[in-house]
Order: sequence, then structure tokens, then C-alpha cells
Amino acid sequence: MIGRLRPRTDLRTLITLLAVASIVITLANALYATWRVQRAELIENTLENNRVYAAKLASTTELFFQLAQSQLRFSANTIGKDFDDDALLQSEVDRLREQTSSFNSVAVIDANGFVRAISPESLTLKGMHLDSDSSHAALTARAPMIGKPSISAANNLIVFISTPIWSRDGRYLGYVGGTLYLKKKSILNSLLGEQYYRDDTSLYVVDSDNQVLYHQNGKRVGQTIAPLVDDKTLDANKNGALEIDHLDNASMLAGYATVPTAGWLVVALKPTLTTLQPLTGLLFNVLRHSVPFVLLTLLASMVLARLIASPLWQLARRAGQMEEPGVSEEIGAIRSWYFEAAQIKRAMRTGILSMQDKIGRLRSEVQSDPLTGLLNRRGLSSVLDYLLATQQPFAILAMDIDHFKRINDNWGHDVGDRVIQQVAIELNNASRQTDVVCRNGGEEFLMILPGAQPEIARTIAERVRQSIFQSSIEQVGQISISIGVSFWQPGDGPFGPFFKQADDALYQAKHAGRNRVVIAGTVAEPLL
Ligand SMILES: Nc1nc2c(ncn2[C@@H]2O[C@H](COP(=O)(O)OP(=O)(O)OP(=O)(O)O)[C@@H](O)[C@H]2O)c(=O)[nH]1
Repeated sequence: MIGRLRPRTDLRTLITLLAVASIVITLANALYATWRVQRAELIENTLENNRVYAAKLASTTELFFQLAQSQLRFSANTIGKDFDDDALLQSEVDRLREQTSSFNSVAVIDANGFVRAISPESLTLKGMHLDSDSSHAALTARAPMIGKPSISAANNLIVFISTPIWSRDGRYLGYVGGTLYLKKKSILNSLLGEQYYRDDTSLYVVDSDNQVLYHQNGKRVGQTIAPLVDDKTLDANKNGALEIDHLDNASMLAGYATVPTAGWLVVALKPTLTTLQPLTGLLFNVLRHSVPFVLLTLLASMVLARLIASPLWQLARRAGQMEEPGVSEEIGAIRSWYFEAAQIKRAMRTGILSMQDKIGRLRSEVQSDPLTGLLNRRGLSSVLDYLLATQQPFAILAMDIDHFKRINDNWGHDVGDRVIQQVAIELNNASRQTDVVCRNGGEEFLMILPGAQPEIARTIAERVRQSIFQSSIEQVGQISISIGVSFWQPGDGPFGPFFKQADDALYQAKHAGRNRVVIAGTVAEPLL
């Protein structure tokens, strides 16, 4: 379990990843926020534009109807003065149609519904009785009116505008009416059609029954479509805007306005998709402009991440090498430029120093003999490892205090210990600086003489023997030691047999009467 928790990622990677992630998230956030704000703004602007546009067209259409009514009123006044004058009637309907260009056709109908004059005359309706609903409505209403758009006898979708004709003495004489052909070229068509099809905005006009009176797609004229807004909303707001989904299955942004005189509704539409098209470009632009900044930020944060993590990373690496020599100096060289790293660095250095101190003490305790302070066998083994590694020749002196048992027996163990200590001092004094003295256990000692040739080794061994023999030890007096000497040369193989040779030589020295030096491979000489 613990193994699984072992971290594999280092701090530098983590901080860098964190920096990259936060920059990416920030960028994504900024893009999303821009997208949302811009989307809302585009939709709102388009809705408002369409509303304003529909309102403008509706008021233009309203103005047109009022103008048409006043033109008809003027003619009605003229005709009312002499209703029997057919020529006057004809010239008035011709004038109305040709001069004003407001109507596709103009007619004067008498109070019984008979056509008294018509323009163009090609319609050949003069003298005929008009049975259309609009005509009946006009005759009944005896007031200015705009009829419901309907299909004419000549299969035209027409809208009929009429004004009553009164005689000077107030008799109702009939009405003068103009028609507009909604499917054909008419002033209304020109008015609506010329305006707009830029940037995918389209337009349609419906009457109060939702019959299409004008549409960009001419085939839709005359059809009935689903109401854009309910009547209540229309009554409350003469114009407005909304997003709709039902038209042609595509989401549309619609602005609408009513034409009060006719009860028509003008609707300007733009697909939501087209409206939002600039967003893609905008986002791309934002992204394009952000990239250098993002890269710079990324670079800066990576450098910063490295700067922050670097001291901790270096300290962590050194933490695995605390026992190695010089690690404290390496840690000291690490640039810890902020408080936490400096504190960790200081704590690590203090820890290393105290650890190394402890290890050093433990080592010397482990490698030295507590009674004499000389190296023990373990210490000797380190020295031998070194000699083996450096392939230096050396001499071995195996030494043993003569008749030591007697000393113990005569003066006690403590005095025996003091003798051992004294011999150790003498051995140290008689040895060279490069020689290694070691207590081999009990009253036995070993001396390693690196680089010593046989003659030098013999001289030193003899010097050691004499110095001990000549020294007088308190209480005990004179003592002696026996020494066996052997040599090891590079290429001689393992050390073991050479220590055995030194031991054998020591054994010979003892047998030969003690207090003497025997070189391995030679016969013990009698003491001089
Ligand atoms: N005081 C003291 N005595 C020790 C110590 N280690 C060993 N001895 C004693 O040293 C004596 C060694 O005696 P032996 O090995 O018989 O040899 P010897 O009396 O020195 O005689 P030779 O070596 O033959 O000259 C024993 O009595 C041990 O108890 C020690 O650390 N302190």
C-alpha cells in the first residue's frame, strides 16, 4: 500500500502542470465568457434591429394607407359634386391610378354596387355589379375603410381601399375604391420588397387572419401561417421582438410591428445561425490574439515554477545522499532564495552534521580497542582493504607479551591491563607515522608497516622489541615481547596466509626462548 503511495512525480513537474492547467482553464474561461457576452449582444442587437426595422416599415405602410385614403377622399369630394358626369368619374379614376401610382386599379361604385367608372378600362367591369365582400362591406360601412385582402375575380390577391362619396346635400352616392395587387407589382410590394434582403434578413406581412400578404418567397403569398404572437400581446405592444423556433424549423430572431389602419403585422426575420456566424471569427480572433500572451505567460510561469521548485528539488535529491562525503557542502551551494527552502536547507545541513558526527563516533568506537585506543581487528580490516585497493607491499609484525599470564597471576588483572596499555604506548612510539598498530586481542598485537622492505621491517621490529624490553613498568618492572615478521607483495594473493606466516614466526620466537624477532621463512636466532 505504502509502495503505491510513493510519489513518482517531482515538484517541478507538478508546479509546471499546475501553471499550464490554470492558464488553459483561464483561457477557456475567457473564451467562454467572451462567447456568452458576444452571443447575448449579437442576439439582442439583431432583435432590436429587426424590431426597429419592422416598426419603420409598418409606419411607412401606415403612412401609405393614410395617403391613399386622403387621395381617395379628394377624388370622392370632386366626384360628389357631379356624380352623373361619367367623363368626370372616368378622368378621376384614371388620374388616381396613373398620377398617384398608389393603386393597381381604381373604380367608382354607385350606392347599388354597380361600377360607374374603372381604370384601367381594360378590366371591362364598367356597368357590372360588384359582388365582392369588400364591396358589400364598403357599401354597408359608408366610411373610409381598408378591406380584408381577398382573391379578386381575376384571381389576384388584392387589398381594397375605399372612401364613401357624398353629394353636396349629404346623400350617399357610393364609394371610390382603389385596389392593390399583392402578388403582382404594386406600390406596396415595391415599398416592402426593395428594402431589405441584405445579411439574410427577410420580411413578411400578414393580415389579422395571419394570411400572408407579402413574402420574400412569392409562393407563400395568400397562404395562412401560424401566428407569431398572440392577439393579447399584439394589443399590448404595437411592436416587439422575440426568438422563435417554429418557423421552417430553424431558430429565428424576429422583430414585429403592427400597421394600425389595416390591422396588418410586419415581421422582420433573421436566422439565429446567421446572426451568430461572426462569433466563430470573433472567437478565432480572440484566440489568435491571446496565443502570444498565453505562450508568454506559460513560459513565464514555467520559469517561475522552475525557480520555485528548483531549491526544493535539489534539496530532495541530496536528501537521498546524506551519508556521502561533501554532501553538506553541496547542500550549502544550493540557492535557496525563499524562506521555506532556506529553512529546510538549514535543517538538512544541521542534520547532516550531527548525523556525520554520530556516524564518525560510532565508526571510531567500532574500530578501536577501548583499553588501548589502538585499532581493533575491524579497524585493521579497513586498513587492509585500503592496502589491497592501492596494492601497496607491507610487512606484518605479530607480537605477543611474554609470560603475561604470570603478570596477571602475580599482580592481578588490573596491573595486567596497565601493562597492555603501556606496551601499546611503546608500540606507538616505536612505529613510523604511516605504520598501523592494532591490538589483536588479549596480549597480542599486530603492526602493519606499509612499503617496508624486509631489512627495514626487521629493524623496526627489533627497535620495538628493545624499547619494550628496556622500559621498566611500575610494579612489574622489566617485560619482553616476541615478534614474528612476514611480508606481502602485490601479486601474492590473499592476505590470510601471510598473517599465518607471521603467527608461525611468532610461535618460533616463543619456542626459541622469547624476547626475540623471527622473520618468517628463517630459523630463529639466539638472542644476542
Ligand atoms: N589483564 C589482562 N589479561 C588478559 C587479557 N587478555 C588475556 N589476558 C590473559 O593473558 C594470559 C595469556 O596467557 P598465555 O596465552 O597462556 O601465555 P603467556 O602467559 O603470555 O605466555 P607466553 O605467551 O607463552 O609467553 C591469560 O592469562 C589471559 O587471561 C586482558 O585484556 N587483560
